[in-house]
Amino acid sequence: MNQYIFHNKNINTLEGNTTKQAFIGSSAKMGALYELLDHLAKSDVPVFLTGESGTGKELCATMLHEKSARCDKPFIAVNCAAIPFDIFESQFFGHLKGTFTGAICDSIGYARAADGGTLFLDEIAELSLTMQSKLLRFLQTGQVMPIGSTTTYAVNCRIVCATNVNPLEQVNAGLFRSDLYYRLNVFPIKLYPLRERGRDVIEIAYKLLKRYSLEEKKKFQRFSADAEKILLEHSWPGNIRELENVIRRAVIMYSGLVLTLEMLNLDNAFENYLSKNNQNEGEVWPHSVLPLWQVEKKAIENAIRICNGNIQRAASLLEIAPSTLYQKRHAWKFSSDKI
Ligand SMILES: Nc1ncnc2c1ncn2[C@@H]1O[C@H](COP(=O)(O)OP(=O)(O)OP(=O)(O)O)[C@@H](O)[C@H]1O
Repeated sequence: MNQYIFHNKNINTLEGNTTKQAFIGSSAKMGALYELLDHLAKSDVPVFLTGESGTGKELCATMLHEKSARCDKPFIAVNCAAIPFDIFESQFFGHLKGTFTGAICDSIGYARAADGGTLFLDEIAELSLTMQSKLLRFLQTGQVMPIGSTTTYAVNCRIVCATNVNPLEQVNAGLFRSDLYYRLNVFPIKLYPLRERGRDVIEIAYKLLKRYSLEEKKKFQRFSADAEKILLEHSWPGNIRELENVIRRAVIMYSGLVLTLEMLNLDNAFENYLSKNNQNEGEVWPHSVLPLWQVEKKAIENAIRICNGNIQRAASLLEIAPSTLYQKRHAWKFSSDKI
């Protein structure tokens, strides 16, 4: 999915109501972030979010929008890595019907769709240099002209962008325009990795345990002491998204009141579970065959772990383009929602 409009994700509460997803964590680093968001929500300045994958950049963008006076207007999230190069301009600025093959109707494009609200540009570092100059022009003039049209439209939207690579390195490497970078980077916010947030991991893990137990109609109440210890010790290269997947998988696979170390898919605990349950030698237990996307996901997660979260290096190890890696991870977001 390239584009979506939403006002934060709804999740089930224990009371059976739905509520908007919010940040969890009471570490000093998160405290500082909450304070910053309160200040920034009152302003319209562009915000530039950086941080490893899964640290909550998108959630941060939605929280900024929700807290701002723009909250009743659209929040448009655009994944710059997921949109093919040749259709980016028309998707972003819109087009008139019949302008090119496939333009079967008029399209207003993401920028105008975000008018009055917030435009979130995720994976901004993946934007081509051509699109970077078009985006810069839009930011300078506040005007868009759809492809095939001679009319310009004024757009008033707040810009929030995010990347999990170092944007200054991209600028220095000539991959990102410095004038665009400085226009976007009015207020930078760094999202810290989970492993640097102390006991936040336990706090988030408990909330997730309750959420997934409710969803899966399980009765888990707490983690065992050794499970809590491994949650604290694990380096979480995939950050909160990885934590979500680990706990969701464990809740689906097991039952009981206490979620133990063995139930967590960390340090091969999941593989151990599978081999323990493979009683008859030679017979392939159906669950030991993982869907292809999960095998691929494991290979990619391993590469990211080995490269300490550096996506460019992980992609080169895997001999794929960074944009392919981003696209696959984006797709898993929705696959794991379906598990
Ligand atoms: N502090 C937090 N408390 C609870 N949940 C969180 C927190 N931060 C992030 N999440 C959840 O973790 C998941 C990943 O977050 P998000 O998509 O915002 O990360 P991201 O940094 O944008 O990742 P990517 O760079 O891969 O796009 C989401 O389901 C989000 O709701």
